[in-house]
Amino acid sequence: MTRTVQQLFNLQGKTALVTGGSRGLGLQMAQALGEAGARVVLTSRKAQDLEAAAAELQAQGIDAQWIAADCAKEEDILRLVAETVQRVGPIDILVNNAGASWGAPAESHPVAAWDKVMNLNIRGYFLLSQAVANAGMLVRGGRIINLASIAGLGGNPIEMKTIAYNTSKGAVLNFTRALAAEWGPHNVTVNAICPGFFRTKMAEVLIDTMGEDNMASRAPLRRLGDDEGLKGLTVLLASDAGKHITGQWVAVDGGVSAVLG
Ligand SMILES: NC(=O)c1ccc[n+]([C@@H]2O[C@H](COP(=O)([O-])OP(=O)(O)OC[C@H]3O[C@@H](n4cnc5c(N)ncnc54)[C@H](O)[C@@H]3O)[C@@H](O)[C@H]2O)c1
Ligand SMILES: O=C(O)[C@H](O)[C@@H](O)[C@H](O)[C@H](O)CO
Repeated sequence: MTRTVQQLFNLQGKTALVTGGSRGLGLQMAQALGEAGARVVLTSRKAQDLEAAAAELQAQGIDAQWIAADCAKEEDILRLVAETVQRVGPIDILVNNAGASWGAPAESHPVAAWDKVMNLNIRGYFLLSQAVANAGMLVRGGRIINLASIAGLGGNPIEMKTIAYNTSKGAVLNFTRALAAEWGPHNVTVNAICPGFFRTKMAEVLIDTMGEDNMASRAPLRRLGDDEGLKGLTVLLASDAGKHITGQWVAVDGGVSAVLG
């Protein structure tokens, strides 16, 4: 008997680790995974923010825990993964989401800021994926979802100078394909989500500089992303409903990346 759609999307019994899960898109995705039945572990640097975010999910009946870690630091990543496995068991779903941006013209972009962005946005995704693979995912199978961006498909609007950010997000896209190729035989799927413009702490500078109506008008759907926008795709890619999808990039951007201007 084939499973029903409801069964395929069900994440009961699965454990998801969501980096940058204390707010913004990470929290939205953690909520979606939790609503589909997964146990979620949130991580970011600040314990206080994590505690509040986990409490918000717990109030909804979601099994949510948190562990503070800096996803730019290898020792923190190794501790985070070991502690997650020890506390809640093997990790079935990894959402690589913690990210940062920096605004400066390419010709004067500080190298320290370049390193900071690249360390978190791509080196961190690599180290986390590696740690989770070595903690059992290559044996049990699993799901990796990488937060890229439409900013990985081209430059940002020319008023916004974010060369390291755009470079890091481009790297996330091919990292996704290459890892999907390597780990497919282990029944691990690896996919990337390319969000468009969502009003979060990170994107508010861009949205306020460019003007919210202006940003919305760039999208064929004439709106920014909202706090439901990533939920469906996240659960699809994390569940058996998406078991045959790997190495793919999906833009959730109201159509921004479908038009040239
Ligand atoms: N908001 C958008 O419009 C948009 C668009 C495209 C892509 N994205 C991507 O989505 C992801 C989430 O961004 P967001 O918009 O929710 O931003 P946000 O600033 O609201 O959230 C970023 C999260 O990452 C965490 N974080 C930052 N540095 C960290 C570190 N060193 N270690 C651990 N955690 C750290 C923060 O605490 C927070 O939880 C990022 O990868 C971002 O590039 C966002
Ligand atoms: O589309 C995105 O990925 C985001 O909106 C980013 O572009 C950031 O908000 C920008 O880098 C601000 O510094």
